[in-house]
Amino acid sequence: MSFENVKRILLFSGKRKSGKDFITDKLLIKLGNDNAEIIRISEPIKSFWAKEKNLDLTQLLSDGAYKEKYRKAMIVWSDEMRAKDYGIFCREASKNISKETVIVSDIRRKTDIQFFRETFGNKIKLIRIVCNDNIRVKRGWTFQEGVDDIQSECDLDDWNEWDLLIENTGDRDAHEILDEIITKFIV
Ligand SMILES: Nc1ncnc2c1ncn2[C@@H]1O[C@H](COP(=O)(O)OP(=O)(O)OP(=O)(O)O)[C@@H](O)[C@H]1O
Repeated sequence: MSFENVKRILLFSGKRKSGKDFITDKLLIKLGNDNAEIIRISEPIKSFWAKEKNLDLTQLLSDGAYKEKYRKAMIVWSDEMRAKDYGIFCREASKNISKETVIVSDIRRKTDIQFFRETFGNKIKLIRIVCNDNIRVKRGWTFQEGVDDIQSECDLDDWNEWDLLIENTGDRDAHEILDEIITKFIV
């Protein structure tokens, strides 16, 4: 696979309900499907899991109770797979990328960054979405043992080499946030 057309890969990270999907979905709309695409590292995990357990993939991919029900089990299983090959899901998720701007909406681990850096070098840009816990609770987050206190949620908490930090508390207009991303990385 050749990735010649790909000019930049925007890697988004953030705690649960910080707004990763909210921001990246809007960014894709603004950039347009001809110029950009979203990939999710969780997608190949969910596809495999849905097939293996005979579950509805669409519900697993959407935001809601179904996803939450299987989240813990998927984390445990995917960690076992990653222990053998840290890039397994990143590689699968990115194998068909072709647009100028690729948006990865869910990086969670230092090894995710390692994979993209080793594969795409300085095309990668690292973006962390931050949001306080009160707002996350208002968006439906509740602390869950075995989900919020483990590597998949915390591994990037001490990462400090972000190219851009975004406060997404809801006080800021989403267009302002998108403009900041576009000005910094795209125009
Ligand atoms: N700036 C914002 N203004 C209004 N609503 C927002 C904003 N950011 C996020 N939300 C809402 O908060 C909820 C959680 O956001 P989102 O699903 O994007 O979080 P996430 O980081 O992708 O979470 P998860 O890791 O659980 O998938 C959604 O209902 C979303 O619409």
